[in-house]
Amino acid sequence: MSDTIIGVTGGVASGKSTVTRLFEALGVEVVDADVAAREVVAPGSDGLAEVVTAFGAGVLDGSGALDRASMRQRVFADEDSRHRLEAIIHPRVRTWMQERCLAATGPYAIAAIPLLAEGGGRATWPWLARILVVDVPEAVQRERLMARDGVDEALALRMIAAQSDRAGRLAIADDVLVNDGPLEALDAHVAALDRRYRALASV
Ligand SMILES: CC(C)(COP(=O)(O)OP(=O)(O)OC[C@H]1O[C@@H](n2cnc3c(N)ncnc32)[C@H](O)[C@@H]1O)[C@@H](O)C(=O)NCCC(=O)NCCS
Ligand SMILES: Nc1ncnc2c1ncn2[C@@H]1O[C@H](COP(=O)(O)OP(=O)(O)OP(=O)(O)O)[C@@H](O)[C@H]1O
Repeated sequence: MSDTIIGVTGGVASGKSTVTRLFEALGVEVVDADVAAREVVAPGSDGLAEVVTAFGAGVLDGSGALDRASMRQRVFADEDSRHRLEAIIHPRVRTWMQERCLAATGPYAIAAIPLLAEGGGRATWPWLARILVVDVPEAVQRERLMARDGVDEALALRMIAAQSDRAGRLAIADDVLVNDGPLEALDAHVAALDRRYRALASV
């Protein structure tokens, strides 16, 4: 493992990927739990087989892959379905993330974990050196989610409500990046954090 792994989290559409892309541009390796969550239910995986056992073959699209748009509608309308899907996906995501972070190179690496606060925080991810929270007001999340993904307001609100609130995320933060300003402001924030993390990794 890169000795120093920084966990990055934030609510849906808060700007996590935008932020982690800027770290990548500075040469930092990023390991992403959203990618993990796709890989562990890829066609042919035992994860997908378990999802089909739990939910039925109706969750597959014409090509035999998980129909993500319809699953999204389903799990954010029904908490029990969401918890059943999480019980299949989350343990696999944790294993995948730890393996990839172990293999990461560079002075430090970033583990992008959207549901870090919901999933037990530092206790579940004890190998994180620091936790960086990308923080925005819920109204900004809602607007960005609707604009980026074309979801309607009702689904956007349900997705936000399915996650920890701002206070819950801030409670696990070592560092906070407030992302309610212009995109151009992010470069300087990320560069400052990168300097701190490089210094932390070198001691
Ligand atoms: C429901 C699914 C199929 C929808 O897929 P889709 O491609 O539309 O979304 P994607 O996976 O890119 O997730 C986008 C964002 O939605 C939010 N989100 C996803 N799953 C959850 C959840 N179970 N609870 C709360 N928020 C969630 C996160 O902010 C995530 O970053 C998918 O999100 C999923 O498999 N969710 C369960 C696994 C999970 O918890 N993934 C989150 C990262 S570990
Ligand atoms: N400071 C900003 N100003 C304006 N738009 C922004 C800003 N930061 C991010 N965005 C936009 O908001 C949307 C959400 O950002 P991004 O995809 O990085 O969020 P995310 O937290 O990774 O999302 P998810 O939780 O769905 O993975 C994108 O369309 C992005 O371009």
